[in-house]
Amino acid sequence: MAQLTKQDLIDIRRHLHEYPELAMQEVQTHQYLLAVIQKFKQDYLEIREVPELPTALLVYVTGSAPNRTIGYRTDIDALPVIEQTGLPFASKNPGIMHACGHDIHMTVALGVLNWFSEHQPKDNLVFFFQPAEESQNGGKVAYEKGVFEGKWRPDEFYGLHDNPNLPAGAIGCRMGTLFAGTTEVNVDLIGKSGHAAYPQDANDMVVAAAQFINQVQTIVSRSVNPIEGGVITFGRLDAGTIRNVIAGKARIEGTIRGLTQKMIEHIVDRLKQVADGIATSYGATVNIAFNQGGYLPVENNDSLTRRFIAFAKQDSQTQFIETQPAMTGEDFGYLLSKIPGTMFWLGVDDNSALHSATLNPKESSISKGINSIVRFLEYRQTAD
Ligand SMILES: CC(=O)N[C@@H](CCC[C@H](N)C(=O)O)C(=O)O
Repeated sequence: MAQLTKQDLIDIRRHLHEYPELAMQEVQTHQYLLAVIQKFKQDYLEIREVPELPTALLVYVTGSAPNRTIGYRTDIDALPVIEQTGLPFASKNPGIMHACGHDIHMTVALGVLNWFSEHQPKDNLVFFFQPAEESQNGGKVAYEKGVFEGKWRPDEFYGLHDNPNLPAGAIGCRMGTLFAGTTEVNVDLIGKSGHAAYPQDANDMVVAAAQFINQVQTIVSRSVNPIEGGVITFGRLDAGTIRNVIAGKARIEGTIRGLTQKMIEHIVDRLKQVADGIATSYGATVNIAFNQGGYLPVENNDSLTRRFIAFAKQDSQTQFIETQPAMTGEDFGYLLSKIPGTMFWLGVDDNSALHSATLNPKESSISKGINSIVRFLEYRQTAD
């Protein structure tokens, strides 16, 4: 296959969009990516499957006179969201949607890889098609399983996330922290079920859960420095079976966000205190569990990011926008804690937010993004 055309790229993106898969279940996605890459000119490419992480895929591009190995990562998983875009290429996998734009991410990565399969780079390149960004921290799992050992370890790592608030194809970035660190929180409240008519004989966990959620709302408003900020969102609440049985159990699932580890730890401590208080005042057992996994704050490396931003500002074909830190999370934060690099935004100009059932990124962002990234990687290879 020669250079992919704009239409090829749109066809690829639409196929990926039609068949989204959840974290660690990206079997068809993996097969499709492999089939596309196998059609590229193979002269400089080495494709690597990873038995310990079967839906991951790596591709090594051998440079002509390498000074370094540059990594480029894309995530490949989707979300449990029921698509409501009405698009002709809407998800065919019920209840699953590329509502975070990873279909765009993958297509851009394929476009960049396709370019370098036709135009041998000077430096070596490693492309990492990563499972499980939305949950189960695929980046951390890959690192811990030794995926980046030997020649597969990049000296520096780059990756993007799409951004509906930026113009299609624009590149957004900043020095320092780009994304928050996140920690999942699960709360189990255990009381006593009973007849709706006899509350005095039961211990109602719907009431306790409601009180817990309300009290937690004061953590960010009263215990967090407003200049630093933080987020606690409970996206799931499960309690009871029917209107006339008092619920003896409730389960609350949420996510905590902060731009520093210190802030995340502070919020975790306050949540534990609120949970203890609810346990005491309601005579309930309240078990609270936290899991950060690999979702560390995304810290851009100083010198690499300064160079990246300098390139993007002066490149006549790149529209650069300096952005604020965002409270979205990304397990690329873990990889950047091990390997220096830069995460940046790719604008996809849409009225719907990330994770929304109507997200519809502008497809013109794909070829613009590929062009800027190829130009950056070529520029990077001429520098020290
Ligand atoms: C870009 C994006 O939306 N990432 C996700 C990452 C999820 C992190 C983790 N599972 C959690 O919810 O804490 C996000 O929700 O920001």
